[in-house]
Amino acid sequence: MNVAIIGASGYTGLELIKILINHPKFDITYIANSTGNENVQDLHPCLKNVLNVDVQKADAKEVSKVADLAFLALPHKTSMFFAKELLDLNVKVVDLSADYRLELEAYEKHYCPHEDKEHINGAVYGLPEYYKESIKNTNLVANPGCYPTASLLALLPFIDYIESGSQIFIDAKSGVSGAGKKLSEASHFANLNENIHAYNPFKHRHMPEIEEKVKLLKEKEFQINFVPHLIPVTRGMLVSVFATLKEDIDVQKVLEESYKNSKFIRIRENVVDIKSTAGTNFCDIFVAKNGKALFVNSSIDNLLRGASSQAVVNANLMCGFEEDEGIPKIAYVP
Ligand SMILES: NC(=O)C1=CN([C@@H]2O[C@H](COP(=O)(O)OP(=O)(O)OC[C@H]3O[C@@H](n4cnc5c(N)ncnc54)[C@H](OP(=O)(O)O)[C@@H]3O)[C@@H](O)[C@H]2O)C=CC1
Ligand SMILES: CC(=O)N[C@@H](CCC(=O)OP(=O)(O)O)C(=O)O
Repeated sequence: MNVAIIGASGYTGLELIKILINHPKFDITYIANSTGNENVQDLHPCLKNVLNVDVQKADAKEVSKVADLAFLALPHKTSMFFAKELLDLNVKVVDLSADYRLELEAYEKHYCPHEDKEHINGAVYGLPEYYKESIKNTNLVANPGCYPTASLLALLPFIDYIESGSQIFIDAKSGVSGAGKKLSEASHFANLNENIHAYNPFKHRHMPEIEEKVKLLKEKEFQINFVPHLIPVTRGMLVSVFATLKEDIDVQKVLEESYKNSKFIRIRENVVDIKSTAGTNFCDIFVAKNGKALFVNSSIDNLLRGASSQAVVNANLMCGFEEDEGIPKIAYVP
C-alpha cells in the first residue's frame, strides 16, 4: 500500500517516517512540506544513510498519482484544505490535526470556520479501542489529540460508575514536543529547564474534545475540568484523572474487563511513568480508589500513541491489516 506524508518536516512527520520505513505493508511514495526542493536528510539529518528521498511541495493531485493513503501531519486549519482535495481524489486520509475530530458546531466554536463541511460528518475518531469497526470502514480518520487520547483511555471505562452531575478533574503533563517544532517563549530552554507550570486551565481546546467523546460514546454528560502542564522533557505524557464513584466498586476488575482485548493498553500494578511508554504505542494505565474517590493514571508517548503510531494503527485498520503491524512496542529505556 503506497502512502504519502504531508508535513514531513515536523515532529510527528519524522515519527511517521521512522515507523513507515520499516512497515511490512506500507511503502512511502511521497513526502512533502510547504516548500519542497530539498532532500529529507536536509530536513532531518538523523536520516542520513537511512532514507534518501526528495521532499515535494505538497500537491494533492501529485499525491493521488502515487499514493493510496495520506498522513496529514499539518497544523489545524491547513489540514482540511488538503484533506478535502485528497478525499475528492479518492485518497484515504489520516489527519493528525484537530480539523475533523469535533462535530461541526463545536469545531467552529473552538477553532475557526470549517472549510470542508462536506467531509466532516464522515470522519471517524481514530481511537481504536472504541471505534475500531468504524475505522475499518472509512476513508477519513481524525486522529485524536495527545491529551484526549491519554485522558479518554483512562476515563471511559469508569464513566458508567461515576456519580451523575459530579465533577471530573484531569491533571495532564506533557513534554515540550507536544507543541511542535516551532520556536516559542514557552519552549525556550531557559524557561522550560528545571521548571513546570500549568497552562490554559479550564480553557484548553482539548476539554471540549474529551467532553464530546464521553457524551457520544457513553451517552452521558460530565463537566470535564482539564488542566494541562508543560514539563521539562522532550517527549512523554502523564495524565491523572480524579472523580467520585456512585459506590465502592472493584475498579481493577472494571479496568481489566474494559481492555481485555486491547493490544496497546497495559494495565499496571503500580503508578505509571513516561519512560516506560516513550518510543511505543502503548498506553499504560493504573487505577486506585479511596472509598468512592477514584484515581486513574495513564501514560503515553505524545508523539506516538498521542499522534504518529496511533495514526499508523488507524491506517492498518483502514487498509485491512492487523492493527499492530509495524507498530513500535519497545520503550526507550533507560
Ligand atoms: N506534537 C505532538 O505531540 C502532537 C501533534 N499533533 C498534531 O499533529 C499535527 C502536526 O504536529 P507537529 O508535527 O508537532 O507539528 P510541527 O509544527 O512540528 O510540523 C508541522 C508541519 O507542517 C508543515 N506544513 C505547515 N504548513 C504546510 C503547508 N501549507 N503545506 C505542507 N506542509 C505544511 C510544516 O512544514 P514546513 O514548515 O517545513 O513547510 C511542518 O513540517 C498538528 O496538527 C498537531 O496539532 C497531534 C498530536 C500530538
Ligand atoms: C505541549 C503542548 O503545547 N501541547 C499542545 C497539544 C498538541 C496536541 O497534541 O494537540 P492537537 O493535535 O490538538 O494540536 C497544546 O497544548 O496545544
